[in-house]
Amino acid sequence: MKQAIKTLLRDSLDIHTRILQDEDAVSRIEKAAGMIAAALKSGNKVLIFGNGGSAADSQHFATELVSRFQKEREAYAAIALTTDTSLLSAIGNDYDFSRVFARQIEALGRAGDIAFAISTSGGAKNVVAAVQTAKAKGLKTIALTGGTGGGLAQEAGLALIVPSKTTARIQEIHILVIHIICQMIEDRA
Ligand SMILES: O=C(CO)[C@@H](O)[C@H](O)[C@H](O)[C@H](O)COP(=O)(O)O
Ligand SMILES: [Zn+2]
Repeated sequence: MKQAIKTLLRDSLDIHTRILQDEDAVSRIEKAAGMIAAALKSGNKVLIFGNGGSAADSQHFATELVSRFQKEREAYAAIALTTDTSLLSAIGNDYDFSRVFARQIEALGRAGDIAFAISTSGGAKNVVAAVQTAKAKGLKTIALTGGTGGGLAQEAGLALIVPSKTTARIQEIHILVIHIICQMIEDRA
């Protein structure tokens, strides 16, 4: 049991170390934070979406922008597209589950906003479709993904691909990256 726990801790540590040593990955995190900070400063908003654990990450990230992360500052405009069960069920039922985020981007997205997509596989159809809709509407698109990056990494304007095939390990880096972005944004505030 202890060995299994240590193996999991070591696996997570290894991926953290790989990101730490990857200058391109660090630059991508820096660029994502800069894009979001600039959009918020110009009066634009961040629309955040993903499935399962990534839906939870979307809500977590939106909360830290609207409420606060660690510092007193003005409220930032961010919406998680994962929270309204009436909307999600109606779009899923009347259109298709693959449209649950894209339809909300159609309704809420404006040129200059940021679409922030989270999918550990990069293959979630509803996440990829929302990024395609966002691009068509003139939003800037940022993706957190993993594995091969899938269709999401190909579609997004800026993608960070976590070097792992394990959903849980990828998610652990995603929430760390979200916290780093929050810190970078608040440091500029
Ligand atoms: O949190 C977990 C597993 O750690 C799950 O809920 C996981 O997020 C779900 O299976 C998602 O549907 C996976 O989707 P994706 O990350 O591949 O887009
Ligand atoms: Zn999970």
